[in-house]
Amino acid sequence: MRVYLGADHAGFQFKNELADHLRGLGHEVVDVGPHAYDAEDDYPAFCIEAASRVVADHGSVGVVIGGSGNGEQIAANKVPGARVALAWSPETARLARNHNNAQLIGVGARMHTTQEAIEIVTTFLDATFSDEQRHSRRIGLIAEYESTGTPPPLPTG
Ligand SMILES: O=C(CO)[C@H](O)[C@H](O)COP(=O)(O)O
Repeated sequence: MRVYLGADHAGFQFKNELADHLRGLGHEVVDVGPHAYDAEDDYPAFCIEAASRVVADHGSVGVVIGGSGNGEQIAANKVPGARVALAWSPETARLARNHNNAQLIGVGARMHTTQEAIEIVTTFLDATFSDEQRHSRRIGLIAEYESTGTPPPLPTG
């Protein structure tokens, strides 16, 4: 599987460890940066780049990594077509794929041990979309709003 990684200084070390681990598992890793540690860097450029590449590369996935993963997820979700979930446990990582068909997850490197964070990512990579109609319908409603700007109608009653 091709896996795009983006981070900031808070996720830099974990990103590099994760890249080595995923390559060891046979994945093709594309590290969009940062490629050097800079304690003052800003996550949006790296996360938007990672998400843009994933959206353009159907079937690929991505991981954006920071201290909490929150801002990284927010930035990556601004890329049209990107579905980015904050994964903070193996179960939320699995559901990100199973229910939300997320192509990327945000991970907070300051929130987990390296081993825990690796398990979160590998659970995400191993999971698949359920293809259940209700999940597809909900994803479709979000996509429709993204493309038209018109929100889905609120149910009446
Ligand atoms: O998680 C993050 C954004 O959601 C960033 O990694 C975090 O805010 C960086 O913090 P600092 O600049 O204080 O190291």
